[in-house]
Amino acid sequence: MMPTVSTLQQAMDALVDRGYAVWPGFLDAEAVAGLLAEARARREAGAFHRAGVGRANGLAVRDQVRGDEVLWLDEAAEVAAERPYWQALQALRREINQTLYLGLVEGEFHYAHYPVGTFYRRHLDRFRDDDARTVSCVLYLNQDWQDAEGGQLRLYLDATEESKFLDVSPQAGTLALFLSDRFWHEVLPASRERWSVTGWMRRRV
Ligand SMILES: O=C(O)CCC(=O)C(=O)O
Ligand SMILES: [Fe+2]
Repeated sequence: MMPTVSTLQQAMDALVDRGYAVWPGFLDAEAVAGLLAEARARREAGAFHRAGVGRANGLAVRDQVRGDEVLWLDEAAEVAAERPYWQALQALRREINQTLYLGLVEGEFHYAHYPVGTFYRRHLDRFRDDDARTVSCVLYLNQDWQDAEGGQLRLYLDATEESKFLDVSPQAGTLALFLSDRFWHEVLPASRERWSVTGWMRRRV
């Protein structure tokens, strides 16, 4: 059984105890459907671009590493469909700051679309030249996802032991939350397109 949480307090306890939390129902079905429709419309309008690997000068598109397409969110744009997401995230950040004293001041968030068969190889969400990313949070937008469709987030629970991992199903409304500098993870290929909003809460450095 996957250990899951259902309240903000439980999520904080899990984050303190284990460094990660899986929260089904973080966002309700209507809000998730709104985000998915928004993401689809913007992708159809050509606003998504292939995600790169690395940063700035080192940025490159590498199919063997990751195959997703992304669109960065702009909180200031006040898109109606994104409002419930921002509200839930703000409450989460406030609580994390009060509980873990991480001093999270800002964030960066993008929609992600994984076409059928694409993946994101095992990695850590920290760049060599930027250690501000502190908490990774991925919200999934896929209705009725079946395990057999693949596409799990594989979270490695021990950096030195590859056999110890937790597979998170990218189910609509589920939020996966983990400390960015501690957990290696990967996205497994899926037989169905896979949608999400991925974010990083950042601390001041
Ligand atoms: O979509 C996921 O489950 C994880 C995505 C991810 O690891 C990333 O974008 O850095
Ligand atoms: Fe990641």
